Amino acid sequence: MASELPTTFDRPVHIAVIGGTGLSRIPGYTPVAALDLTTPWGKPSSPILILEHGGVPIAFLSRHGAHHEIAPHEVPARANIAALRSIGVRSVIAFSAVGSLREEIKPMDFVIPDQIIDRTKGIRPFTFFEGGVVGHVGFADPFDAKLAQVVEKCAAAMKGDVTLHSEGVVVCMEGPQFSTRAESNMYRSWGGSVINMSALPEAKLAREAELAYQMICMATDYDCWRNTEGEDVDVAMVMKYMAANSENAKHLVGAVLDELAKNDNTDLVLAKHWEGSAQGAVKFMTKPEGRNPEAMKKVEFLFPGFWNE
Ligand SMILES: CSC[C@H]1O[C@H](OP(=O)(O)O)[C@H](O)[C@@H]1O
Ligand SMILES: Nc1ncnc2[nH]cnc12
Repeated sequence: MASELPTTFDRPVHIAVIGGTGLSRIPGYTPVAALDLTTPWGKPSSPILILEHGGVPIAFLSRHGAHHEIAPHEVPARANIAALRSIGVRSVIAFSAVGSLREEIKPMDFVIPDQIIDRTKGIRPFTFFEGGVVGHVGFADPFDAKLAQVVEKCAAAMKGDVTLHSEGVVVCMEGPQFSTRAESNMYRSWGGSVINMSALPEAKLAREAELAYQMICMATDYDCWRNTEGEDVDVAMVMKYMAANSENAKHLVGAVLDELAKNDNTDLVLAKHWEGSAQGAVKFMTKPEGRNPEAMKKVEFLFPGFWNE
């Protein structure tokens, strides 16, 4: 379908939804354009679809590709975030299918995480600032508390016996294999609430790109810590719960987009509270004589006019 759509869109798009496993589209939304973009970090996972929600354009990007052909460690996260920023996106709602590490987080429940434990192995490119331009952004709170508040306010939009948990620690593992039972128990002892393979480096790159970024996790399994016959996570289990849950994802995202469209939230959507944070982190680190022009050009793609100000 993407190939029959216009490949340009003439208005800035400030809000993006990133869809993950089992959510390569949002049910009920018809794309009006499909943008095939290239960035200095390559092409994004899939064409960026533009959807309309109540007259507001929304970008939708399928993290694992249109047909789930990209493994978690292969997701071109830098291209994804840079491409979204280049079309005007400043706020990102990112969905993720997760394993639950807590009894009270039942499959089908949603979690708005506020912390991450990094268990990736350093094999994924994880920064925009390298190769002759150094930057260190703050990451103490890896998600956006203001966006999280908006999502929490929309809990009532969900149907059925599901809970929206308003906080949680997401353990981001490397994968693509699932965890061992010993690892699963260790993550529980560390205070992990849920586990996925996708929160990083996406959240780090969003912070470097000065975007407001909030992940919404949808529990699909209890990983393997419960040690119950037939209950260890597998792909069929994840897909079954995701199919059952995609309607709720649609209800929740619809309510969140309604809320973000309100005038009161204009500054939040434009991520004014993150504006300039990377500038401070980059500009004063590498002295002009040490900066690599190629690396500077890449930063310029993210932040046009960066070096002139
Ligand atoms: C198919 S289970 C593992 C897979 O599911 C999650 O994907 P996403 O976060 O994109 O929804 C998890 O992170 C793994 O990539
Ligand atoms: N148990 C699990 N571990 C890692 N990623 C997941 N995504 C969904 N369930 C998962």
